[in-house]
Amino acid sequence: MSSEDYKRKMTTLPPTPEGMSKSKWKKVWKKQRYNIMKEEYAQIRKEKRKRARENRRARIQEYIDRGEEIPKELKRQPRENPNQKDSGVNIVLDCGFDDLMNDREIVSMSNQITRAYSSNRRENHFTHMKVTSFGKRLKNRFDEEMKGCHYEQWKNFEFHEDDQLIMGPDVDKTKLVYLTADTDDKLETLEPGMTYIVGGIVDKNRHKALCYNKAKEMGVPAKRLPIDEFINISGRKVLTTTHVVQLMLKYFDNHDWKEAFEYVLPPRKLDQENSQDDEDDEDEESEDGESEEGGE
Ligand SMILES: C[S@@+](CC[C@H](N)C(=O)[O-])C[C@H]1O[C@@H](n2cnc3c(N)ncnc32)[C@H](O)[C@@H]1O
Repeated sequence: MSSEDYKRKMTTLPPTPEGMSKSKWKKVWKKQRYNIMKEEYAQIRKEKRKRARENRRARIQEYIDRGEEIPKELKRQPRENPNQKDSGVNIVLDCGFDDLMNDREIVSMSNQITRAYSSNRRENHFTHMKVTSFGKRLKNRFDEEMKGCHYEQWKNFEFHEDDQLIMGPDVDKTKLVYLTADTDDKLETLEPGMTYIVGGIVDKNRHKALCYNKAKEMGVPAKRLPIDEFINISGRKVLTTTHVVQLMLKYFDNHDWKEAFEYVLPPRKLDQENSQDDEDDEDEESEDGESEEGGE
């Protein structure tokens, strides 16, 4: 079968089984199709990573052949930074939104968690990271499809199935801040001893002000990153969970948000003309194979 025929076959809804409504069948078929194509996507991602690796090696070789220094962006940071300092800050990735994500978004979220872990090992400062409400499909993905990453042993990274760390009766709410793009209240600094909560959700902002409302219900302050103040970013200012974590980690270097934004956000995001919603890139990011970082 040609790839065109295959594509057509996979996008054409087969006849509705007897006794099932068309809308129900559409949902069932979508799920079946996802499972069928999952392996193919994995193969495509693998090839994409291989091409990217080869491309990078070829570019490095060109610099070596010319006797020039290899540019910073082509150099790979070591996976672990032996000189890391403790920032004294806790970051909670609140993953209590499993039901609000589709399967693809769950994959993206799991990849974002592995990237957060990698960054927390690589940067000059580490934080104490905790994933709360880690259950359902997200946990299942780590337990089944990402078995090899041994997440239970990650350093400075804990997984909690419940939300007692942020919702429990003994929690000191004065030490919590919920980060959200949906407030005018600006986060000025990151203070040791504080816990900053980041929503662990990929939703293309379908669920407006979700974390802002959760913060209000919890009775903890909601704050936004100081994006406008430092970066000429247009459009919505909703960033991915990983970018928010990486920005915080980079901030500790010189307590300089501008520097952190310029280091972490891709140039296209900083370009006023071409800026897009950060979340538009999430699928792309999740397919970049960065999840392999977690497989250590
Ligand atoms: C993809 S966003 C989730 C968007 C979701 N619709 C919501 O209502 O929060 C992932 C998380 O990153 C954090 N975040 C994203 N952009 C932010 C910003 N500009 N300032 C502070 N936190 C932000 C929030 O914690 C957010 O829950």
